[in-house]
Amino acid sequence: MTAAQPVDPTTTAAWARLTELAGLAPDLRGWFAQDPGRADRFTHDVGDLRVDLSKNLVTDDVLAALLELAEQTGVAARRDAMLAGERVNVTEDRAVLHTALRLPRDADLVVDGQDVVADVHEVLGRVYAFAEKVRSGEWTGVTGERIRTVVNIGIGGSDLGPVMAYEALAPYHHPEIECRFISNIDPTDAATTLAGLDPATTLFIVASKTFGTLETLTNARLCRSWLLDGLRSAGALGAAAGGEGDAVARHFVAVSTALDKVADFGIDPDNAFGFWDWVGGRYSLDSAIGTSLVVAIGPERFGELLAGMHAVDVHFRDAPPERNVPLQLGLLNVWYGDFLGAATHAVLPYAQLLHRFPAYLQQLTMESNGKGVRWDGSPVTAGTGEVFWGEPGTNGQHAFYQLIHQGTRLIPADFIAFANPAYPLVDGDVDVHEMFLANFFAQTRALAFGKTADEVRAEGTAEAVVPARVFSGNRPTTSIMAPALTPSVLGQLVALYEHVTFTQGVVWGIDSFDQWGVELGKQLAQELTPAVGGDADALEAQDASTRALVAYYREHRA
Ligand SMILES: O=P(O)(O)OC[C@H]1O[C@](O)(CO)[C@@H](O)[C@@H]1O
Repeated sequence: MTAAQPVDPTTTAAWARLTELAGLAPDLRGWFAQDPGRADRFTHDVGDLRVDLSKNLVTDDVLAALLELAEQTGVAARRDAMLAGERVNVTEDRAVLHTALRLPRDADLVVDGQDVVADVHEVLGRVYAFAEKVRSGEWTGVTGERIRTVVNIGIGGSDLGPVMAYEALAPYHHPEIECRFISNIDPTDAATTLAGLDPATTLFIVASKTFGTLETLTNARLCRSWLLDGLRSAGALGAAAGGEGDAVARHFVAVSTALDKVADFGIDPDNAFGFWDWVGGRYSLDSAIGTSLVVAIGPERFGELLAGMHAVDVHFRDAPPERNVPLQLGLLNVWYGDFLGAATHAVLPYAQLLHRFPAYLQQLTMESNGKGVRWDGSPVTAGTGEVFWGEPGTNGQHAFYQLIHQGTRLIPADFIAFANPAYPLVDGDVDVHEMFLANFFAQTRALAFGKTADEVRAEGTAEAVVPARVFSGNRPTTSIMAPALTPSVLGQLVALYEHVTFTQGVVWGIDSFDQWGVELGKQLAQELTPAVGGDADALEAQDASTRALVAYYREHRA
């Protein structure tokens, strides 16, 4: 079965009710003052995450109408279809089963006669065995030296998830192995990432779902040349019994769904880890795409990450709507985007280790929901896919928070913080992490409750400056806290946002698992390459602006 027709959300009774409710002025000060139970009632736990929704611009009525919207657009039914392996990725005619990647070994999921759980754990076992060999030093390069650097070559979902998680879990890294990541086709990326590395102790993981991505294959070839040139000039190529082929076999592994193309590249199929077309690139951190992370943190910790994700999957599947956190967060995003006019959504981790989390979320959310047609091909009927962005606190406070506090645009923000720091440090007798958290609490409070003109005057401010120092408040935030940034908690955060994204997609009737919007640019880049290289006919076929830009490049290149 594929999928039921999408419901037009704007025709539902819930949509009409929400439109009415959107006309009421928000009043977080008043709502908190009149309702001592508000904070409690709007706070929920999911796994180790404490999620406080109370500083959002919602009343009980709004939340009830949002939950009705979910019901009237069939979110639960589609969630169940996804979890059961139905082909909910309609435009690519595929199942969507990233949740199967974190099912425990004794779970049961058979799709099209295939035991998905057995397949997942078979590959996981191979990835774990490989990672253990690298971690223990049993896996050596051609000169017999242990591997000290693992370079992941991938882009999009084959890069952003692994690099985000590698950075986030720094305290769990193997002390003698560093991971680096090459993604951009700008040759600077390969050049600077490889700088200072010793080919004899470097292992490359070519990570590409399709094994057809221009950037990744180009970078993989650059790295192969770098490896072979380096080994040759160090006189080490002779150490490889089979010459270049043996060197590539010892220094290159691959992760892909296209194992035939991996072999064509010259990578030993024994050193390739597969996954399946039902894993979307941006949902693939927990597949073999996470191999670099498994090497860095070890199988046990990676298992904890998977267990954390699974806990949130179970919550999303089983928690009643009134306590279902991903469902409610997704609906809140629809509320802000479609009813209150928000075009963007900030994600502000108060954890330096999550500095790549907003970038990771950008692909997850925007490649998933940045769509103008629904899964039946008809145009969407509401605004979709807000822009996600963010930086770690407190850096953002000294950069763009001004606009969030006093600008004219509504920017809902998720604040994420942990009770325990990864690196506890004190400044004299001040606990620096406590100072950091005080900023987290202060910001969400300031955004919610603001500062009135009378409060500003009471501080003795000159009347002319009072307006500039007023804070309107009613700037919505969600606070997400956990005891510490462990592998499990990171997994929980990732799964949380995956299901938030899914919820929004279903309300809009979008196929959140295709990404046709990246194709045109790729196609035109291929067509343009000869023109950039000097082919006059190819240049002539371009529009006037593109012709002039290419001409500029050709005139100015050294
Ligand atoms: O893993 P691959 O096949 O190299 O694709 C990389 C990325 O390219 C995209 O297909 C498009 O940007 C992403 O969805 C994907 O994560």
